[in-house]
Order: sequence, then C-alpha cells, then structure tokens
Amino acid sequence: MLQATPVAALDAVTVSYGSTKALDNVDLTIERGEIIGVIGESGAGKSTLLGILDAVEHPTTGRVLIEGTDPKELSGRARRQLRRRIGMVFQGFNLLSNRTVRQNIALPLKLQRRSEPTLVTELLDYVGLSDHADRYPAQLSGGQKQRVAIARALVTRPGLLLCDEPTSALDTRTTADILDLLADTRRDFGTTIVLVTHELDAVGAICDRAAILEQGALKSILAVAPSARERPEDTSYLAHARRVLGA
Ligand SMILES: Nc1ncnc2c1ncn2[C@@H]1O[C@H](COP(=O)(O)OP(=O)(O)OP(=O)(O)O)[C@@H](O)[C@H]1O
Repeated sequence: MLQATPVAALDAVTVSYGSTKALDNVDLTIERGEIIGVIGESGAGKSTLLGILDAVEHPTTGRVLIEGTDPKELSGRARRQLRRRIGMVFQGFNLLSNRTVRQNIALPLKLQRRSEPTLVTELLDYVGLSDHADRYPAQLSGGQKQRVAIARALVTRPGLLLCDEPTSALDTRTTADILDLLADTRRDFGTTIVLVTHELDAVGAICDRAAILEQGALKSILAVAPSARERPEDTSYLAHARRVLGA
C-alpha cells in the first residue's frame, strides 16, 4: 500500500539566532489527520517550530518538507500558495475589530480575490455563530472570538491547522468547548492539527501524540493514552475548583 505523504517532515532541523539554538537538531514527522501537541517551557522553541511549519521561517541547517516540498526551494508565489493550505489560530484571536464576524471569516477568501458567501455561511453555522454574523469582535466573549478565528482559519479548508496557545486566554469550560471544536474539525474536515500549548490537560483531551521540547531539542514524543481523554462527570466550575484545590 502507498504511504500518504506526511503533512510535514523535519530532518535534523536547527534554527540558530546567534549562539541561541531555537531548534536544535529536530527530527519530526507530522502524519496526515493527526492532532499533535507541542509542549515545553517558555523559550523551548514552540513558536519557532510553528514558524517552520507555516513556511515563514527556514532552518539554518537541516531540511523541511511541507506537503512533500521544501518551502525554501519554492518561488515567492508558490510558497504563498503552499501557505494558503495552512491555517493559523492564535491565543489573542487576531480578529479585525472594525469588521463584523462575517467579514472576519470572509477575509482569507477576500485576500485570494474569492467571493463565496455560502462558504462563509457554512462556517458561521459550523462554529455556532450564525446569530452573531453581524456583530463586531468587541461584542463577543473570548470563546466566541476564538470560534470566529477558527472559522476564519477553516474557510479556505486548509489541510494543516496550526494553533498557538488557542485556549490560554479562556476559562476552563470555554477551553473544553474550543478543544471539542478542534477535535470535530479533524473528524469533519480531516484537518491535521498542531496544538502548541502549555496546558497538559488540553493535550490529553484531544491530541494523539505530544512532542516535548526543551531548549530547542525534541526530548520525546509521547503517545497520549485514551484514559487522558476522560472528562470528569461534573464539569461545573465549582467541581473543577474542588478538583484542583483538592477541597
Ligand atoms: N527572532 C529571534 N531573534 C533572536 N532570538 C530568537 C528569535 N526568535 C526566537 N529566539 C530565541 O529562540 C528561543 C526559542 O524561542 P521561541 O519563541 O520559539 O520559544 P517558545 O517556546 O515559543 O516560547 P514562549 O512559550 O515564551 O512563546 C528563545 O531563546 C528565543 O529567545
């Protein structure tokens, strides 16, 4: 049987800034359709890894293949086309405040000079914000803003979704909702997801594997046990506080 080309393959990738190695000899293959967590302390190289996967940063040494091609060898235009197949979601949502929810979601299409209102309507419905289409970001909760950002990232149907601390600004319940949405995204669209986070619970909830970075080095890749997905029966805030505080 033919093996599917991995979404991304890093071979001995080092990214150096002066004497700092933001990534140090990293080998990592990201398989199609997986959800992989990337965890590590501040400065471990997580953002640098996302930059490599988004084809905006290039290794100082080593080789990267995204969708089977080396972004470094592509023309500017071909690299832009490759990057259109990659979606990005951020901790701070990065929505345009003077655009409505609908306009924010339509933005990537507009940048590609496409006008496909049905796609936007489908995504509004998918993230459960049809009733909020004409609101502005300031009129939304944090969780709703992240839903808009996810809809915007998905509107061009990227094969790879890069998530940079997408739940770090959200409370526990909203975090669980956003993680469910990301898991649904993989199920419904087959999207490969890279989840950078410092929240181990989030990795346990939806990831298949977790890559552990330490000072730029990939220390280990752990398979997430199915038991890590188990949710507590009582998901109220009080029950969560009791669990964390041992009270
Ligand atoms: N443009 C740059 N110039 C110089 N040093 C950089 C640059 N980008 C990253 N670094 C250094 O590379 C290392 C890894 O940084 P990176 O931002 O990838 O870590 P991180 O794990 O994402 O951290 P955080 O969780 O704080 O965002 C750090 O020591 C950082 O200071």
